[in-house]
Amino acid sequence: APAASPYDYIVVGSGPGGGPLAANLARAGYSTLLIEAGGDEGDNPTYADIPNFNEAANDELTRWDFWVKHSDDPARDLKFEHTTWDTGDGTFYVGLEPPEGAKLLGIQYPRASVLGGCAMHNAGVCSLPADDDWNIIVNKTGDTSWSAANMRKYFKIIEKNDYLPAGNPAHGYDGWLSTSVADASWAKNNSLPATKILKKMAELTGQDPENVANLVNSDILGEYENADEITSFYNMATHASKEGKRSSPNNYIRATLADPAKYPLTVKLHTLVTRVLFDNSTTPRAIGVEVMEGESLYKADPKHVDGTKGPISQILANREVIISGGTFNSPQILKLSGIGPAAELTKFNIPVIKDLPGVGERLGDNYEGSLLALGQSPVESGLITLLFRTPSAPTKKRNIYTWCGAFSFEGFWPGFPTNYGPKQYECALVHMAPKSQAGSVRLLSADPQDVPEINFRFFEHEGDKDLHELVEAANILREAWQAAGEPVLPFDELHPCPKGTNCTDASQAEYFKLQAYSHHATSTCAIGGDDDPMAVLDSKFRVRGVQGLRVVDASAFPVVPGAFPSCPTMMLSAKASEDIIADARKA
Ligand SMILES: Cc1cc2nc3c(=O)[nH]c(=O)nc-3n(C[C@H](O)[C@H](O)[C@H](O)COP(=O)(O)OP(=O)(O)OC[C@H]3O[C@@H](n4cnc5c(N)ncnc54)[C@H](O)[C@@H]3O)c2cc1C
Repeated sequence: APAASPYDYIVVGSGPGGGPLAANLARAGYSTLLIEAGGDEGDNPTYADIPNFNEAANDELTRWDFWVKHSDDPARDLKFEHTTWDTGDGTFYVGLEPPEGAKLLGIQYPRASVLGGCAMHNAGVCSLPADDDWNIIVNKTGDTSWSAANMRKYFKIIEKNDYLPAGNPAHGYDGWLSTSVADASWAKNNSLPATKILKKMAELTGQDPENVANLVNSDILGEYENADEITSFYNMATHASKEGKRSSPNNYIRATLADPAKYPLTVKLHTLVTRVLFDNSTTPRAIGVEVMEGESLYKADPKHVDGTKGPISQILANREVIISGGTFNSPQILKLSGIGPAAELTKFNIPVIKDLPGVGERLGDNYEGSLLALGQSPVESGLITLLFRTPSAPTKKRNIYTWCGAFSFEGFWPGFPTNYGPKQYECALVHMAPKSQAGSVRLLSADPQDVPEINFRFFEHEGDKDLHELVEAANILREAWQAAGEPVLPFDELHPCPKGTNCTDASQAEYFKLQAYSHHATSTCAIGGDDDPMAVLDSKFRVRGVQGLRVVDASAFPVVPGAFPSCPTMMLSAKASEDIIADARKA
């Protein structure tokens, strides 16, 4: 038997899944090693101050560039306006007419490799899944602890509410995750063009136009009966303090490290986990991980230098290994360790520990697009946040999360976003509950420094329906914009109906089909029922067919959780902490 390790648990990856989990295990008294490929930028204002989120997501210091596909059709993908090319002289070309000799990279999908994961470079938008997105796990697995009503408990455990008076029963006030909302008092000013737009939006979505000043303050993180069916304005919440300081797993990990006498947490930065190690039990047990130490070892890192390697070693765990590398890396790590579709592993001479066909499949993401225009003069306002249902949505549930304001956000490419100047106005659209989850993360080699192939296969199943819902949303919002009045009107639209073109529902659907983007990927190591051959995890996050191994991050969701996954993943992490600690105490 291997010598006892100093660590009970090894957690791989410090994002919303792994970061809080490692801290919780240590706080429960278990010696825990948290391994993170990136460094710690917790004190760096680019990351610590939430208004800098675009700089953070562009920053080479932490950026992992995944160059993804949106479909199996290269010709279709080449019509994506922000397709990125390597010019060979150290610069990128972004667009549809690359210079001679440029090498196609693909569609940029940024991730943050840093202590705190993507919660350190994201916009911090905090929203909760549809109740159904939790309840579906109960339906699939029979585990009632996943019910939406029970999951509220985990939100309350993590939340440190910074915007409502104490005592609101839907909220927590003693957790580690600050939540705050913006000042929405601008909506009381009836003469603002934005307020006129807001009132028209209310009228078009069945809300009271005379009550908008109150409606914009509705609590988006509140608890409501039939929440999934409510169309309403809300005040957008962020995981940040009211002073604008980012709140993320980074803070919680650092607070845990600050008391080493009490909490046995060790954090190993700049360390890439290359695979999980197993013993040779009949049902193989995860006993530790193999790591390669050094900075910028992964080839998604723009600072990676060809051929760079680091020393390799093995680290053992007495109890369990937990993989939290995120939706792209967790399935890659499992596959490199011999857990995944047998044919894919065999192709790269990886010995099969467990044939699990679902690993890396069912990749899902919300479809995002935007209605973007230039007014004749700036639209002064705060943000309008609206969750609504478009007329052809298949159920009574709301399907669109939109936020409108004087900004531009058109997806990701090196150097995003474009600043169109003070007259820019946008409604950003997140289409929730995509009907298709046909994407995949598949190995291109057995080299752990290589990046896997990521293909979202957008709109693969029932895509026309989702596209139609996006068009309906754009049409409703555009109609509301016409209420802006002087001196803003007319809006010169940039997309999906560029000024001067023949705009139809079909032309808009085509626009969204080619130009939709995403950044909420989930479900590549999904929880599922015993009868589901594509299930990777059971309801307690345990990897099926082996022992001592779990996956805890956004890849575990069987369906994309609501509009934004960061807060849902932190709730999932709180639940996993409780489940793992309960198992340890039983043992
Ligand atoms: C630009 C951008 C903006 C976003 N904005 C929002 C938003 O406003 N609101 C929202 O809710 N969501 C947002 N998201 C999505 C959200 O941040 C992610 O869904 C969430 O962070 C997922 O958490 P995770 O723990 O699954 O993975 P991640 O956050 O990706 O964390 C994984 C961690 O594991 C590490 N890791 C991976 N592989 C290895 C390895 N082999 N060895 C060691 N370490 C490894 C990585 O370095 C990383 O730190 C955004 C995402 C992006 C990219």
